[in-house]
Amino acid sequence: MPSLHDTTPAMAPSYDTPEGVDIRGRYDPEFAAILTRDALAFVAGLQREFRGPVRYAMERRREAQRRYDAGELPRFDPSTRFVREGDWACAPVPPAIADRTVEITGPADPRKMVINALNSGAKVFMADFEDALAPTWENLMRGQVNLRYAVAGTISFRDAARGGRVYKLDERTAKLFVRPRGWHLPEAHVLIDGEPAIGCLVDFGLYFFHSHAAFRAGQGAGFGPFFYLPKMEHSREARIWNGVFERAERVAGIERGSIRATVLVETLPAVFQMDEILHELRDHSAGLNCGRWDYIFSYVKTFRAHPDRLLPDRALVGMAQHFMRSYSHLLIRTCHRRRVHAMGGMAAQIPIKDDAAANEAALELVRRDKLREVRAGHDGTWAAHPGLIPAIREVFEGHLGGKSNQIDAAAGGVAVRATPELLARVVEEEMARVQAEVGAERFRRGRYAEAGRVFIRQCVAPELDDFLTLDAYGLIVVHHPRGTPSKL
Ligand SMILES: CC(=O)SCCNC(=O)CCNC(=O)[C@H](O)C(C)(C)COP(=O)(O)OP(=O)(O)OC[C@H]1O[C@@H](n2cnc3c(N)ncnc32)[C@H](O)[C@@H]1OP(=O)(O)O
Ligand SMILES: O=CC(=O)O
Ligand SMILES: [Mg+2]
Repeated sequence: MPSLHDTTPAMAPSYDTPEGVDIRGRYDPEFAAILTRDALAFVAGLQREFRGPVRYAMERRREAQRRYDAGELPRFDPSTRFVREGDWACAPVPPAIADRTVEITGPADPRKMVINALNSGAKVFMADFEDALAPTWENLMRGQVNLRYAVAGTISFRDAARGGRVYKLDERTAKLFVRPRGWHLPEAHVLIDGEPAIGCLVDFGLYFFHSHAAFRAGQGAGFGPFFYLPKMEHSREARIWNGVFERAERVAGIERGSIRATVLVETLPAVFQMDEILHELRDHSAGLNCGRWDYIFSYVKTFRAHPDRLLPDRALVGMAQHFMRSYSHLLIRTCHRRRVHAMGGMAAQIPIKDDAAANEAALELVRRDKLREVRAGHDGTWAAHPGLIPAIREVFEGHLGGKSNQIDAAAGGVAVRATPELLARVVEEEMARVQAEVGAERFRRGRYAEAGRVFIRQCVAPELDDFLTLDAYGLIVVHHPRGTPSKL
């Protein structure tokens, strides 16, 4: 206790940090409840184990870009063909997130928006530390505080600007997914061994440390927490995330495969790595998402030295364009083959206040965009604003007819794998049907069986013949040596 005459200046409060960790951000008692010594030690452990692989992955990104600048195009990696062609599936979808038809996105702060998003009627809320949040110290730390209260179910907010209206959680809320920053962003306010921490490990680590137990006991029904992973360019980056998840599960003493994550396929190089990304995360996967806006940006950036790849004005680059449609169809096919959700992306429109006609026009664009997505096979999609949720739900629920998703649908060639054996069986069945229809005699004279064999041969030939008739011609040639008259 300082005496009345003590002239020593009072010590400013500061964070209690473990060895090698230094916090440079403003002190706040609420933040201190997040930045505990144990939580920081957990984050430091992640940083120390994964900083080498992350540095290497970032260098490989730069090296790939140098190759694209020299004229190379992104492509499927021949060395991972066995992954693309192999028959494997991701771990079964946790029941708590089987239905993801509408997901709302928004920043992890302000608190009012977090509560509104959780109460919005969406199936999932993706709380964002990435695209939707400027990564200032205050935003990030308030976001962490909000999420902790949200998972605990105690989050509330009194809005003075709204006459003291109190916001708190409804009985039923959206399931929480958290999107940490991309691998590229440092966190300059947290130094570990003298260097800035990797931003996403801070976001992931603090949230996981404080909320995994409450999340699994509540929202996740035995699974979780759930994440969205942004801006990856290669499956080696997914491998790092998988390592992060395994370490977190080990440290927390929870089952391997509890944590689940949806990867945003939002860079051009990642489009050629979808199977590989899912394979790396197969015990922790919750599917893929078409992050269309970053994807367009990545296309422009990847092809910056390719004048023949210049895109037109942004407004003209929509999901109906051929290259965008191909990207979403490949994502859907890949996800369903691996038994996980194929999530759609963000329509740019939000409700327009005070102009009913413009508002209806915007809503109509959203409806059309979402109808295209659900017809193509997407299992769910994003809304940026609560006002869009009823219209999007109507489109998705109307199309799904009571099912939670389309993972089991034949859409995208998912349930059936085309093989030469399957083809032979189908042709045999068809031949039996034709024979029953035309009768045995006509079947023999019509040479249907030979036609079936030609058809199969043409279908499975490594190289397509120029013309079907070249192959079939040999079957109709009848030689009459030295012009003997025909007996026919
Ligand atoms: C490329 C990508 O990554 S897309 C994903 C990242 N981007 C996003 O997630 C954008 C999310 N959306 C938003 O941030 C907001 O909707 C904005 C900024 C576009 C518009 O927000 P506002 O100007 O507040 O909209 P508006 O005034 O119409 O809000 C009406 C109410 O809806 C709430 N609201 C609006 N958007 C959201 C949201 N995404 N989540 C939760 N609540 C929301 C507001 O809090 C407000 O609540 P109140 O009536 O209780 O005060
Ligand atoms: O994160 C989403 C996107 O479209 O970018
Ligand atoms: Mg994005």
